[in-house]
Amino acid sequence: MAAQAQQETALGPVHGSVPEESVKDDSVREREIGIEQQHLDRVYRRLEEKIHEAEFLMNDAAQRGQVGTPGALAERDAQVFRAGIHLNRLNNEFEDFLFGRIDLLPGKDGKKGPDGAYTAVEPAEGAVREDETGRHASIAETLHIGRIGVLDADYAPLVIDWRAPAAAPFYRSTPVDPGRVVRRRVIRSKGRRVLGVEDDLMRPELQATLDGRTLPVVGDGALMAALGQARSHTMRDIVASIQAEQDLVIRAPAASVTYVEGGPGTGKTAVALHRAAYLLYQDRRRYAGGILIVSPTPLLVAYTEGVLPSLGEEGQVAIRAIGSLVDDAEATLYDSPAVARAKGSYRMLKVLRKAARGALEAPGGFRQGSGPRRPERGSGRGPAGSAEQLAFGADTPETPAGPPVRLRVVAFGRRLELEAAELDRVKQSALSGTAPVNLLRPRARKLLLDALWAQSGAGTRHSDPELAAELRSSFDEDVASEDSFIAFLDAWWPELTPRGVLAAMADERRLGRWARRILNPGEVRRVARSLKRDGLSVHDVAMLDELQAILGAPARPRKRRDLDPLDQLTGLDELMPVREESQRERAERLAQERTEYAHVILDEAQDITPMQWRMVGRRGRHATWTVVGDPAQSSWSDPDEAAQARDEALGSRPRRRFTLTVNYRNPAEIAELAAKVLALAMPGSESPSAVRSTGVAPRFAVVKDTLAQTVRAEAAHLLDRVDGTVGVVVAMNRREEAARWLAGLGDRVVALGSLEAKGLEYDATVVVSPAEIADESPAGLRVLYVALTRATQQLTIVSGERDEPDGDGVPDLLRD
Ligand SMILES: Nc1ncnc2c1ncn2[C@@H]1O[C@H](COP(=O)(O)OP(=O)(O)OP(=O)(O)O)[C@@H](O)[C@H]1O
Repeated sequence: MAAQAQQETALGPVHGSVPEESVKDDSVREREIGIEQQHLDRVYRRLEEKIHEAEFLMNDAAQRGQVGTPGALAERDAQVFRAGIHLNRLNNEFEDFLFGRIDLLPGKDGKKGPDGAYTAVEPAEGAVREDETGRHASIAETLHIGRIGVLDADYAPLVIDWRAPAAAPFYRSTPVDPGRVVRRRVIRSKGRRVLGVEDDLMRPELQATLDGRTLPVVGDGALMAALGQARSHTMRDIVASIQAEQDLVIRAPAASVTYVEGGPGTGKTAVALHRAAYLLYQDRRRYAGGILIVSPTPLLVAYTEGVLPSLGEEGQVAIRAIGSLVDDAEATLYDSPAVARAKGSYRMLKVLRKAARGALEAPGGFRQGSGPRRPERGSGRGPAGSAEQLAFGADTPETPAGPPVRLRVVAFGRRLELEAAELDRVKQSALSGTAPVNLLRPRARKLLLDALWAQSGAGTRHSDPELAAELRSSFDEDVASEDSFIAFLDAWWPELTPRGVLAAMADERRLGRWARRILNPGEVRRVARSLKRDGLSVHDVAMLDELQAILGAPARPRKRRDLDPLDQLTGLDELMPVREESQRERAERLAQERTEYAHVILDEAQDITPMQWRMVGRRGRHATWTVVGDPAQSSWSDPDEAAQARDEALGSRPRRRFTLTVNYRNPAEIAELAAKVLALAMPGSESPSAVRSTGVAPRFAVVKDTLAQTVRAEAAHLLDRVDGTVGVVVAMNRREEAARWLAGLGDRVVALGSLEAKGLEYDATVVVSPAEIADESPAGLRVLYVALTRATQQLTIVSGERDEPDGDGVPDLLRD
């Protein structure tokens, strides 16, 4: 067996021991594969029967529909629905449909624990017999584990769903705490063919028999087999080799916040994805509200999004990059560290609040949706009405529109006029309300009408309050229906959109006013400049979301239905709702409803800025949470501020904390090198222990002719040495040139910026200039730590002059 595989986890060795002789015996292996093949054949025969049953049900249902009674129709619909789901699942040809087996001693599992697993799984008394030749036992029960459960015609389990309590011992059993499990087997299959088996012996001290024959043990253990496989551009599920400490997290009850920490490669992302599948299985109704998985980058979304479908789950789960959480917005740009710091911190919240109100009062105003951004509804809406009635600044794309400075209307045969000072007073009074700005518009309208009414003097004409009220109401109706008034209101109190306000902030002078004493002048200049670019950054998206909350969805005027004369006659119109939802309102409402989820899983949580915590928090106000991260990999410069934001988002919900301790990704040789940077980045923190070693030390190269040539040659060298992927990690400002350096080397190699490497992994990586990556930002050392921990097999470091390499090419930052 692979000696380096014996790695202790919190719950014991990662996998059990395997006797040397049976590993080598091919005939034993073939026989065991044959046994599993027979079982798989039985499973598929049963699945075929079930598919026929489902098809029969569908046909039967279709015929029922022709009967036509309401009861028959409802029954048909329910039947078609159930049969359709069933067919869908069965027709889904999973690779490794059946992947596990446990052979158990006699005994009974205890009660179901809070995490759905059985407690007290000790063998029955007398299960183990002792004599002078050793300790003996017979296998009493064999369970097969798969992606979904399958029962035979007598309802006996042929395959147990991996998420069912009965499957927990497959994951939880270790040689230190084996429970009833003697042998754990991982079965590798493709389609209907069994390709191989890998066994872990949980009770090596026992001489166990199955049906009177010695229990054979085959292979090097499933975990090593899984870890040794070449990596592709997409993540695989780990359902066949989940380890005990990971299983505890996956099955943790979802009552509150499950907090998972662990170093690079400890399986945090894998565990988070499997947890989503587990939660859906446990309580599908509860999670009908959806599970949201938030990833740091679109690259990580693309890398991981195949895992849930492979586990048979996708419909209810949304995997979104943090830069795509707002509908219609997709971040494509990166901000410099200084700009990111300003945009992501709590300080920006204050600026946005001022900007939202300031955008209305802005002398000179602004055109919503102008500039590079895509205009939204309501944006760029210019004032209507005649120039005589409305006086406001020029409205051309070159010169920003100003708010109107005078309102003129004709009411009760009199010309009424509100001048700039009066308009300003009304606006300030309306803005003193605390509601979101767009929702204050009706209040502003009412205050305008009050001011005009006062000026008209009509209020003094009648002393009878009833007559006065009637007069006032017809005054309001007259004025408010005048085109000039409507156009004035649209221009003077426009419906603000988040993109419009963000575009307004691109004006440095204006931003300077709104950010006075909050951002320093350098920050104002840089933030304004960054907002002028074509496209959005990941931090802009959190700002848009915040603005949406500050501005509020505008109140829509109630639309009266055209009255049906018959309804009027019968009085039916009184009973009917006056207001009909328009298409747009409905779409908006549904979009809003979708932004709240029943469970939120946040991956790489250590990078979430305060503004992003607020954005994600809004999507999980009533949710349970799984928060996954590693402080040592944080690229955010102010962890204390982020912790405060996190606590606000999660509120007072109780938290359960788990720590994953074993690094399944990096061989020990790479993990040791990365640990040197960790010691600099976060002195005193522990790195996870690597589960295996390859005997291949990291390679150090120095620039010979040009950086481009050196990196290209090193990447080509690694492509020759590994079967799978090679990632070349460079400082963010070199991303584009690095892609050019690698042109023509094929699609197994990719160039990526340091911040993009988060969460990803490659068979081999080239890390280009540790010093450049470390100097990029205040969190640069932690970003370098991320870059160094991406390889599953080989790592090459390329040093430039700035890295001050020694005679062996080892850069300053990686020396002892
Ligand atoms: N139990 C396991 N069996 C097989 N492979 C595993 C297991 N646990 C983790 N892995 C593999 O280890 C690698 C690292 O896992 P993952 O990306 O989930 O780690 P992580 O903790 O999220 O890492 P990082 O913090 O660096 O993003 C993946 O290839 C994953 O499939």
